[in-house]
Amino acid sequence: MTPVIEMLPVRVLVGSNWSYYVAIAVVLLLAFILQPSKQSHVSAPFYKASKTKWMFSADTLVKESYDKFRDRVYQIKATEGTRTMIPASLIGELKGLPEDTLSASAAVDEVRESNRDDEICDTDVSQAMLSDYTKFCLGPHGDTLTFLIRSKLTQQLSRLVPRLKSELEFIIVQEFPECKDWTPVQAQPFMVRTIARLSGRAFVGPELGRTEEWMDTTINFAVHVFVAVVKLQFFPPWLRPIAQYFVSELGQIKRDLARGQAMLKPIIDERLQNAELDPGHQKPDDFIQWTVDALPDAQRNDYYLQTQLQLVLGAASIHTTSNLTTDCIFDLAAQPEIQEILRQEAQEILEDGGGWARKESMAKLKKMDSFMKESQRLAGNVTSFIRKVIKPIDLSDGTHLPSGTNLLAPQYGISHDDRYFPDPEVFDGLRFWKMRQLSDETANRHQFTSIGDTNMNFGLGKHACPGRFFAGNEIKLILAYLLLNYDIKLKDGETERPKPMMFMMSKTPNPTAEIMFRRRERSSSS
Ligand code: HEM
Repeated sequence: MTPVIEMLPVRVLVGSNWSYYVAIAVVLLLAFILQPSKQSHVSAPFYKASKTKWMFSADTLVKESYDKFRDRVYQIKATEGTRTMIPASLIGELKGLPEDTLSASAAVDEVRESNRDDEICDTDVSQAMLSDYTKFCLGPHGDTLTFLIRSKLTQQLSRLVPRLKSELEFIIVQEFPECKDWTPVQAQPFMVRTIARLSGRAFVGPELGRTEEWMDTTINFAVHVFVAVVKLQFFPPWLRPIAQYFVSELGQIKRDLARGQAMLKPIIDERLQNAELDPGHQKPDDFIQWTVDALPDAQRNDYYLQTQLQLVLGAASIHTTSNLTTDCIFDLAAQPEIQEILRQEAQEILEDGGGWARKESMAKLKKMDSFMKESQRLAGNVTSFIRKVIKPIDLSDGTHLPSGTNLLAPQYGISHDDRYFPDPEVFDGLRFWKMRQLSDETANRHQFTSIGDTNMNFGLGKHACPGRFFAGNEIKLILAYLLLNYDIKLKDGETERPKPMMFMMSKTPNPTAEIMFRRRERSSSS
């Protein structure tokens, strides 16, 4: 799972919620000051920096420290405790280790220490989310979720494309300005709603997915969980049973689950009834149905469990994907020359070749694929590979990692390392496309969805993001559609893309930044 703080939706931090932002900052600072400094047992040097730097400019901190140590293991005193940074050259030794040696959860211990009378919330996702309190818990069904994303969702991407396109057209007609002339649009809020809608189409179908209540619940469940975790994280585990009563988001989470269940129950009942009346009927093709079919008989009418699955799915997918889509829009606006190249590619593959309905079309958008990966390289995660050592590990450079060590990969430093990415500060939208031309091996290695020791924006190993193929398709579809139908540029007088906002390890596109759109005369498809 992406670290809680990295997925903290930016609307919590900015805009009309300034007071909230300040309140959180005060809580964090207090907790921070009160927190006893923990002794690390890793024999690696520390990079000395103030904790406020970690809080407000973690990207610079990670880059500066990475530039100093590069291929060496080093440590940082972060707000959440000491973090041991593993360079790309040593990640390979860790990525295949089993869960009982290296856990994908960053908060295993805290959860185990808390009062629990059951063990079913022992999955990676739930542990990192303090699920005893937040109910962000799938128990053994965390694997069901990953399995359904990998098998059903990913394997049926081509079938989904026409449906997602019609959903996109629907939201554009409803919510995007006409743009007869250049019109400013706040890209980030629009993308959150667009991705929620597109995901809703695949996850619950158009009837429920289009309702404001479902969109509101799926978008805000993530916000409530993440803010609750951030607040709870700064109390020691023994104080959380009391602290929970001061975290209002925990009540909102309960209400989200109740609302979600009320919306899903009649649909699940109808599906079960139809299956009983006519076992051979044509089943709907969405995540609700895939889940009902995948669950054992006894759990098919477990409405609460299925609501949890849907809300966790939304939490993992909506803000991550909409952030990257917004970053791509910002980069397109700042680079008019690449717009024409990508537009031409989209025109040839999707319009001239009738490709919107073709199975392989999205994979053929190779220049677009490269552009998205370049956007993610520069605007993506500050850190990655959040893991906790369960059994001691010895690395080949002699570093001993005792149990309890919290690891991170300094992704922001790696992304700017000229050994891996020549001229790393330059945005080259065709960088990965050019690398893919070199050989069959590089053609595979540098796709948007490829992961590796120098590209961990989707994580690495067993827990790497299973939703990246779906996300890639959604983003390509949106960018291609917008390029075919609109010209895009920065506002007059602006020369650079809007800067991201940093808060701890969270790097998010500025939600108030406006980008100019003007409808193009052409296009028969739109
Ligand atoms: C651009 C969009 C996305 C980004 C950047 C992203 C990033 C990540 C990252 C960094 C992880 C942690 C991997 C690790 O620790 O090794 C992760 C895990 C996960 N992601 Fe995504 N994600 C995105 C979209 C999605 C979507 C669309 C879905 C669902 C359809 C999804 C579902 C999940 C799930 C279920 C996990 C947990 C996997 C596990 O623990 O085994 N993600 N994601």
